[in-house]
Formats: sequence, structure tokens, C-alpha cells
Amino acid sequence: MPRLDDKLWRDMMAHLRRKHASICRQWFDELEPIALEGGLLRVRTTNSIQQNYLQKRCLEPFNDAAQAVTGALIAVRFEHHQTAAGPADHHKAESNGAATVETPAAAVAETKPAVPPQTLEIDVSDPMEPPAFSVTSDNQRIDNNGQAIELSDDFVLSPDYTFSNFITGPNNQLAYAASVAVANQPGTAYNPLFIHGGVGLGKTHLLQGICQAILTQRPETRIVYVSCEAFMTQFIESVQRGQMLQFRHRYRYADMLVIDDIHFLSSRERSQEEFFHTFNELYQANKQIVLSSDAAPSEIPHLEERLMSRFQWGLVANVTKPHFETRVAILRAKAKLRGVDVPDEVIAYMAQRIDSNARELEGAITNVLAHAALGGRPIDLELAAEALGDQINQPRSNHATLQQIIDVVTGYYSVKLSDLQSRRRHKSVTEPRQICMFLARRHTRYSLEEIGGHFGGRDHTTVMHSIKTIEERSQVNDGFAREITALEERLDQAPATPRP
Ligand SMILES: Nc1ncnc2c1ncn2[C@@H]1O[C@H](COP(=O)(O)OP(=O)(O)OP(=O)(O)O)[C@@H](O)[C@H]1O
Repeated sequence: MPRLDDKLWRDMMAHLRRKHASICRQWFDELEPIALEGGLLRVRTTNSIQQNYLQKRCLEPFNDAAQAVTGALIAVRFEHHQTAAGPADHHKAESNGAATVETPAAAVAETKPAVPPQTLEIDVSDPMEPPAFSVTSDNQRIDNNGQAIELSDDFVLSPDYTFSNFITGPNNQLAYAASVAVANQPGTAYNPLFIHGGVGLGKTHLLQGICQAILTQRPETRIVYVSCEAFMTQFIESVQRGQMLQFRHRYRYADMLVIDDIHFLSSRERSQEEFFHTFNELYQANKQIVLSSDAAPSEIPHLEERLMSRFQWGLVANVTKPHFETRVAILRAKAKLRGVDVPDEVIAYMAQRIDSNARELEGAITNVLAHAALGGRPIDLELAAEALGDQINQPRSNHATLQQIIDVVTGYYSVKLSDLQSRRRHKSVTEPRQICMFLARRHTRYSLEEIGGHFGGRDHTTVMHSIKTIEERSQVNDGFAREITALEERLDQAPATPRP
């Protein structure tokens, strides 16, 4: 069995940088190998957010690196503080009916000195006691007793999504300032905080930033953080299983409720009703509510008036596309996070070419770094042009977003999104609406039902009828066919988005 020494660890890191560049982060330097025994390499993380993240998102590349550099079958395990305890301690924690979750007390140690780690317990023994702490996720399920909380594999807080890693500019200043204020004074500064904007513009980053800052300052805070879809799924399952008491218990005992993509409530009457009561109860108890959405409250189709007005009670902050200077700063920050220096001219080149959103900028950095690592080449303009060639000239077919379609169509026909989503039947509105549906079907992967939902909660037969109408008209009317082609060309010229 190979011995654990500095060289082995250095080789592993080098292997990761070479073969798995996209996962590598500067903070990997803080990881500390503890022991290599019985085919298990134990690695200590600085905080529990890192531990969770690495264990769930990066285990395979680390296993691969360990095996590649030793030639032995080795599994990696990430540990942090008490979880690094021996099996006896672990058994003790399990046997008293409590699942232990460590708070990320030192996680955002950027602003505060490290404090001793604290262990929180999700007590599964008393069904009427609220859990001490929960970060719930899409796949979390209430168990048969309605109490134990299971953290899913596909959701973790990302150590990258902190306030200090968030680049501000005119496009997101208000949303950022409000998020920091909420983290400092939950329940009082702005309640609810409603952040809306297009894809990849940092809404989730801010939501997680708030959670991480609060957990650092007030580790005892009970945060429930779910996607809107998870909220609705849990609601439906709870109704079906007769577990509404537990469902309400979970949500209404929270100190802070964070819901991503709240626009999915659109047209979901029963979920809206349930959320309305959850909102009221938390709001009246001065508990913080943070929501993100792809549209402003007034533009979410089929949202009850009473919910729409409540969403506007606190602060509604919009995030928009970053300007050139902000894009440059985001690219620099993303490169730094990966522990790599990218020359200014390359950064400027990328910022000029990619002007849509931060997710694309991040994807571009990843792409360039992967090219450099795999080819063992320096990062220069030639490499960047080569690496981004695909992305810049990528054919658009099937990769447009709904937002791009809406932007193109509303711009071309001078109509408003709210008109497209309304019940209005005037030709000046119905035609652009039908074209949107037609383009959405051709250029995105949304289902007929989802497309209908987005354009005013129309059902799939309406969408099918719209598509057929546009197809038939294009066949018999050359002028109209040219209009559609022109719109598709505009879509082609819209900035590329990453593939889903
Ligand atoms: N201002 C910013 N500074 C640094 N990184 C950013 C910024 N805005 C977005 N990002 C990064 O871009 C990526 C996408 O951001 P995020 O997931 O928060 O977008 P989103 O608005 O929630 O998009 P979606 O609606 O598609 O879920 C993340 O990696 C995030 O860190």
C-alpha cells in the first residue's frame, strides 16, 4: 500500500488540474490529507460546506486522481471536525436518534475569525419539535414519521457562492446590497426580498450567499431552502399521504424561507393557496422570506393578486446583463477562484465576445482552462480563440432560451411580454404569441405544456394549434415565411447559451 506523503498529495493535485480542470478551485489548497489506511484516503476540509460539496460533487475525480498516482484501489473521504471522529463516536451519534449536521461556522471565514465548529442536531425523536436546522432541497423527503430530513445528492450549498465571490456592477448592485442587508438583519431589512432576472445572472448565487452569511453569523438559524418545484412536489406528496401537518410544520417553523424560481407557482392554484398561508404565517412572525424568479411579480402569469402584492411588500430587485467592465471582473474572479492567472488581453477578448450572462462567462473560463490543461499550453489569445470557437460560432438550433425568444419577438413586433401572457385576442398580440410558441418548440427543449404555461397558462392543445397555424401560414405566405426566417436569424445572433 502506498504511503501518504507530500509528493503523493502534490501529484494528486496535479492530476486533478490536468484531467479535471473544471472542478479545481483555489481553496483546494486548504485541503489536508490526514491518513491513508486500508485503501481509504481521509482528507480534511476547512468547513462543512466544503466537505458536503466535495463529497457530493467531486468524489469521483478525487478517487480517480488517488488511483492514478498510486496505482492502487483507493477511495477518498472528506471529513471535517467531528465527522473526522472515529467509528465509536459516529455510532454514538446515530444511536441517540439524532442525525448530526455540522454548521458551517467557519465557512465564510472571510469576514470573521474562525469560531469553534458547532454541531447541530436534527432531532428525529420528538415529532412536534421543529428541527434545529435544515437546508432542504429538491429531493429531500420527509420520512415515514414525517420528521427526519434527508439531504439529497443533487443539492449542496456551493463554497463558491459567497458574497465575497460575487462581483457587483450597475446590473446587480441593488440585489447585492439588499441581500447583504437581509443577511445582516433577517426579517427586518427587506421582507420579502424578491430577486428577479434572466438566466445565469446570479440569483441563486445571491440566495446561497445569504444562507452562508447567516449560517456564519447565526448558526442556530433554521433555514429552509427549496426550489419552487420541490415546494410544490412536497406539497402534493404531503396531501396524498395525509401528511399536511408535517409539511406545514416544516415550512412554518422556519426562521427563514428561501425559494428559488418562485415563478413556477404560475397557474398552480392549490400550491399558491398553500404558499399564501405559509407566507403569511412567516411574515407575521417576522421571519425572513427570500424569493428568486425569472420575472417580476407583476409579470408572473396567473399569479394570484394577493400573492403578487405580497411579493412587492419588501424589496423587488432586478438583476440584468452585466456590462463590459463587470464581465471583465467576473472573468477575473472566476479565473482566480480556479487558482489560475489569465492574461488581461485574454480576459478582455472573452468579455467582448460573451455578453449574455455570468454562467456563460464561467463556462468560457472553464473551457479555456481545460484546453490549456489538456494541451499543456499557455493561456493566450490563440488558445482562447480556439477554445471558444465552438461557443462563439455555435449553431443556435435547439439552444435558444425562452428569454431570447421573447426578447427577439417582443422587439420585432413591439409588444410587451405581459401582453403575450395576457388573455388579449387582438391579432397584434395573438400572432406574436403564436410565433413565440412556435419558436420555443423549435429552439428549446420545453414541452408543449411548459411552453403554454409560460405564455399565459395556455394548455398544450393551444400550443399545438399555434404551431400548426404558424407552419401553415409560412407555407402559403412568402412574406410571412421571411419574417420567421428573420426572427430565427436574430435568434442565431443572440449570445450563445450553454447547453442544458
Ligand atoms: N455577479 C456575479 N459575480 C460572480 N459570479 C456570478 C455573478 N453572477 C452570476 N455568477 C455566476 O454565474 C453562475 C450562474 O449564476 P446563478 O446560478 O446564480 O444564476 P441564476 O440567476 O440563478 O440563473 P438561473 O435562473 O438559470 O438559475 C454561477 O456560477 C454564479 O456564481
